[in-house]
Parts: sequence; C-alpha cells; structure tokens
Amino acid sequence: MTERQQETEAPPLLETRDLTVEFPNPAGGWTPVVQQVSFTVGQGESVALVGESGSGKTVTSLAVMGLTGVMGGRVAGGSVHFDGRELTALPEREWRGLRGPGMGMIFQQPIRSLNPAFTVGDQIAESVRRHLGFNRKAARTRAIEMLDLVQIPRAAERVDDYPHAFSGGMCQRVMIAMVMACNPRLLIADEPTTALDVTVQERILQLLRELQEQTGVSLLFVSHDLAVVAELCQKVIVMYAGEVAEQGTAADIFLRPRHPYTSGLLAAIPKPGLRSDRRLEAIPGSIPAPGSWPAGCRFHDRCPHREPGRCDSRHPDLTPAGPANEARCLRTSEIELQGVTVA
Ligand SMILES: Nc1ncnc2c1ncn2[C@@H]1O[C@H](COP(=O)(O)OP(=O)(O)OP(=O)(O)O)[C@@H](O)[C@H]1O
Repeated sequence: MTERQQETEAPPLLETRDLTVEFPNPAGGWTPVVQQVSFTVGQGESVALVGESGSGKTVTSLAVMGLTGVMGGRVAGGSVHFDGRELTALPEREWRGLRGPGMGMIFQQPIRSLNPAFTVGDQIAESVRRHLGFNRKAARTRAIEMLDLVQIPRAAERVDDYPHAFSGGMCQRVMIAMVMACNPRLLIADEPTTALDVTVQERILQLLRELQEQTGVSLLFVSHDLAVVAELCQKVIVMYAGEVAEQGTAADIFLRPRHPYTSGLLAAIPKPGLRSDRRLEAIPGSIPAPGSWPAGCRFHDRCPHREPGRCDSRHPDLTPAGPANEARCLRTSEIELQGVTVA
C-alpha cells in the first residue's frame, strides 16, 4: 500500500454524523438550529465551514467542543467522534481532559477571550499548568516559546504584558499561542480574522498555515468569507439554514459549485485572488430563521434556478454531485453553475 493510500484510509480525526442541535423556543418546546450535519476532518487536514450569518456554523463547532449545554441548547441527535471516541454523551469531567490537549478553539474577538487582569504569559502558563501539569517555571518557559512561535517580537519581554498592550492582530496571536501551547490535535478557528484589517488578516492566515505545517494540527476553520477559505482549506462544507448544502474539495467547490447557494456565495464576494467573469451580486433575500425554514429546499425562495412545484415541495437529500462533491439540490445535474478561479 502506498503512503498516499494509507493517508486516505486513515480514520478521520473528527467525524460528525447526523448532528442535530436544538435550542428552547418561547412556546416551551425545542427548535432545531442545526440538523443532521455530517462531515469529517482528517489528521492534519484543514476544513472550512462556510455560510452566511445564522447558517449554523458556530453552533456546529461549539457542539464539537461539547459546549452546546453552556449556550442553553442540547444535542438532540447524531454523533461526534473524535479520535475514535464518541463525545456527545461524554461526562463534563472527561471533557476537561479533552479540551486543551485534544482540541482548542479561537474566536473572532480575541480580546474578549483574554482576561484583562492577568498578563498574557500568566494566561498561557495557566493553560499548560492545568492541562499538561507543567510546573510554574516550565510553564513560563513554554509561554515564551509559544509567543515566539506565533511570531510576537521580543517574546521574553512581552510575556509580562497585559492584553490591553496588544493590538487586535497581536491579541489573536496570543490566543493562538494559548490554544497551541497544549499541543491540540484539532484547532477550531471561528471567524478568527473577521474583526481584523485586511493586512493583519493575511498575516494571521499565514501564521495558521505555518503552524499547521510545523505541528500537523488539524484545522476546522469557520468563516463566511470564501476568499479567505480558498487560501487555507482543502475541504469546504457549505451550510445553509442549519444543514449542509454542499461539501467537497475546495478545488472542486470553487471551480465548479454544484449548489446554487455556493455559486451565489462565490459571486457575492469581492476579493483579489479570486477571479470571476460575473458581476458582483449579493444573494437576494435573507437566510430563514430556525423554526421558519420553508418546505422543500430551504434555499428555494432565494434560488434563481428553482422549479416551482418541485423545489418548494421536496426536501432534497445530500447526494453525490461531481467527482468529489455532495450537494443538496434537486436540480444539480440539470443546471450549469459558474465558479471562480483561485489565482
Ligand atoms: N444560544 C442560542 N439560543 C437560541 N438560538 C441560538 C443560540 N445560539 C445560536 N442560535 C441560533 O442558531 C442559528 C445558528 O447560529 P450560528 O451562530 O451557529 O450561525 P453562524 O452561521 O455561526 O452565524 P454567525 O457567523 O453570525 O455566527 C441562528 O439562527 C441563531 O440565532
């Protein structure tokens, strides 16, 4: 067996199967906000979870981290396997050993995730002391090493600075240092560059790429921005109204999307680096709220390719479409959708 075959056949690090998450509704019941979401993240792979605001990306990634309950929701169905273990019924005390050395998460507003009352060094050190049992001195050394790894200049001095002394981009580096200090196998990054200037954004993406090369960490990258995803991810999962609309290799999704929603997202994003012959156009309408998902295809009322009487009555399954994609569209084999070229 070749090395490549072995790689392909290795079990994924993360696998969600039919994951369904619900939140309480004002009527006293539960409303699904994420429904039957299945995807995998392989060892060392970088996978993007994309879609407009409200599509269910954050809820999905927080469910992977076992944080649904903290938000007041519940996993109502499906499974999450991480490194061979099923996590949805894992007791909280076992989660504590898994978050940190198993998986870590960074967010859009790093400054909010850091405690303003402690130096960044103390916060990184605390994380490795708690999760890896380092003593005080070793933890401080690790904190400096990590600040150095995320390319914060003069790491040995800056380790004693408080978060307010760092810019937004530098705070995000500190957060990455804190999470990576425990050597996680999976890094979940939820819109980590959205709040940053374009040039800073570029540098953070570059850093994530380098960290992946150096450490082999797997990446689940949550973003509404397909252009950013194009630079970083091998696989793309497109979410719409709480479910997967399309998933496949990034190359295939960008060049030849199989779901009109993906094609719409590609057309709506102006970025150098992505070339399209089409005029920029936003997808008309807005994403329906959980509990108000329309019958049939959930995207049908915004879709330029909808067929009345069909798309508004039958809910499509996710079915193979193209060499490496799956799409949830009844008309996928009948329509020609335009993609973009990644420069
Ligand atoms: N704690 C909560 N209680 C009730 N509903 C929630 C809660 N958190 C999220 N939701 C709902 O779940 C749906 C999906 O939200 P989610 O944050 O996952 O979307 P998203 O795609 O990550 O969007 P964004 O990019 O804006 O974060 C939304 O309709 C949201 O209102």
